[in-house]
Amino acid sequence: MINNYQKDQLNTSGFSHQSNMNNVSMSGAPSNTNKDNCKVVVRVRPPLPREIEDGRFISTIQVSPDGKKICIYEYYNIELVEPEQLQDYLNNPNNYTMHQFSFDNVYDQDSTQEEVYENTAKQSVMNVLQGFNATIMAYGQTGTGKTFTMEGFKYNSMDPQRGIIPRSIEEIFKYIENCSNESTQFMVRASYLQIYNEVISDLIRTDRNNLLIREDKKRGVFVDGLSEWAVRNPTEIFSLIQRGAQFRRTAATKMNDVSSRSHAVFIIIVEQMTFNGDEASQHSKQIRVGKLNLVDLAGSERVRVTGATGKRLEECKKINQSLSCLGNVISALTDSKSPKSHIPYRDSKLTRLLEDSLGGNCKTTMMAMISPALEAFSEGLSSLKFANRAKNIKNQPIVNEDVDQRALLRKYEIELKKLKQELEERNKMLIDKSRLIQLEEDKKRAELEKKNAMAALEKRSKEFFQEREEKKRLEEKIRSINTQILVGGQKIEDTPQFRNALEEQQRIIRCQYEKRLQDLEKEREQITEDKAQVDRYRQLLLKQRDIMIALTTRLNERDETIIQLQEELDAYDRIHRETEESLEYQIQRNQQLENLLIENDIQFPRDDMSNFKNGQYQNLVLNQKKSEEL
Ligand SMILES: Nc1ncnc2c1ncn2[C@@H]1O[C@H](COP(=O)(O)OP(=O)(O)OP(=O)(O)O)[C@@H](O)[C@H]1O
Repeated sequence: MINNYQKDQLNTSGFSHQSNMNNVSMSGAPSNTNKDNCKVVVRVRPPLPREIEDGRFISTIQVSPDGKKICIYEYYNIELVEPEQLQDYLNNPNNYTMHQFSFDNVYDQDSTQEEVYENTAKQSVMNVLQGFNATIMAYGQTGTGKTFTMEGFKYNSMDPQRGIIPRSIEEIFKYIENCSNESTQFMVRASYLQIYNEVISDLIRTDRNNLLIREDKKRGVFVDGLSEWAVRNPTEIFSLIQRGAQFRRTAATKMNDVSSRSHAVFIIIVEQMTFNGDEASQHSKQIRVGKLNLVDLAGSERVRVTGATGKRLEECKKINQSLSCLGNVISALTDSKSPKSHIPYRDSKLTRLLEDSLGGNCKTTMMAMISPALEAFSEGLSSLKFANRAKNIKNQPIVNEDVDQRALLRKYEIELKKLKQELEERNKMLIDKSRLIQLEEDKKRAELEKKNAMAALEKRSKEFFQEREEKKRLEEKIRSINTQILVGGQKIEDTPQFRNALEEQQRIIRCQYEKRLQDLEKEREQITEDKAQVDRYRQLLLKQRDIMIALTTRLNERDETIIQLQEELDAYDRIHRETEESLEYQIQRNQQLENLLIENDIQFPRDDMSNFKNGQYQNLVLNQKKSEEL
């Protein structure tokens, strides 16, 4: 019988196999109930040049034409078959067992990055834009294409090989750009971390190492101290990824030239705030916060195959250990007999970090990567079994509405309002200050004017006295001349003409003199009035200056109070952090105690373990020792 899936058969070297349905081991279809919340897909990578170069490549994988089923062939003793008998061997159904699995999608070796994104990852991105948490996780043996699928080669929007991460970012910003609702605001933040040898590090702020995972009722599980970067366009976010990728642990191994030695998680948080009508009211704003975790796990390895030694061996052990913890969590979650309270999330940093994605508030997509090569059969089968189990994970995703007002967008809005108010106040003060300077200048000008007026008055008075003296001198001179002139035998001063002329002359001079006096008096009054005005003005300025000084003092006092409050807040944060660390330590210690009790076969009430104090434990151990001695 010709294999059902012959169309998709991976047959690079010309060897092919026929299927015998009697040999098929079947695994169930994905459960419909949980369909949208937990999706599982498989991607088969094409054979690599090193796998086909000797011309003996044999594929163990077949994908059904509808892209929903995958078969993996288990050949018996194929390594003993001579090359010339290989085709006959493959055609004989008695030589193999076919393991068949079905998933939400199975991508064969010809699938493109675009197909994988459009049919699988895009939905997660859309969920995030609706306010859900979503995780896309690439799992599989080393060198099966996890990094290729998640990242691709370049972050260039024209490169068809770009993977899920760049495409998701482009999708998010495209959505924001096309959002026609003008009353919706967005904020996009990104973080990038790695777990290497069970140590969590920030891949962007590389000075932040050994970060702790914390949990809080409102935020769920989060990495304390992980930097978050507000980004405004894909270019900004790509430069963050490129920066982080430089610091990700990679190494050349026998199986992969650039093998990721750490689990990497790229996190994108999208907050959107929509105003409904009345902009002033907080209640009229709807805030949604979606979080996308893009997880590129380190690949599992068989030390025997990869030949790892030294540092690589240590890394390999840690990678395998954390992946086995992931397997345990999935087993516990999908085992109907296992109680939900005993899911071993805390056994590794990876499972603790992904707690929400595994059975919590998240829409999760698990992508299992498979190599078609014969040498990778057992890892391929175990990845498919792992993926098959993951189909039964039950998540409970909810739209994250910002009911407790934690969203950064809302915080920024409030902060912005406060800053605007403060700016206004400061502006007002600046205006007051410039008014003060203006007043000072006015005062100076008034004082100068007063000084000028006084000088003018003095000058006028001097002129007045000089003129009076001059007039006296002139009268005296006239009199002396008159005494010497005689008219018709009479002294001229005794003639009536002279007297008339003299009187007329005296009248004119008197008039001029009186007018001059009046003018001077007016000028004097004006100057006195100006002086009084300047004095009043000066008093007013002094008062205003005092008010400004008092205001500045109050402002300085307020600044000091703010600094003091900030210090108190910092101290409170420090204490809070220390308390949480000590709690974490206590929990670990309790766990150790519990293990010790189990090892010593001591019965204890499990629910009380959290209350189990050091003293009580030591008493128990002492009692145990005593009873052993007896
Ligand atoms: N679908 C694919 N098409 C073309 N090449 C691929 C595909 N998948 C993987 N490759 C190639 O296979 C090699 C290994 O891929 P990749 O580094 O992504 O594997 P990995 O699973 O991330 O490995 P590790 O766990 O060691 O980091 C790379 O050279 C990659 O380009």
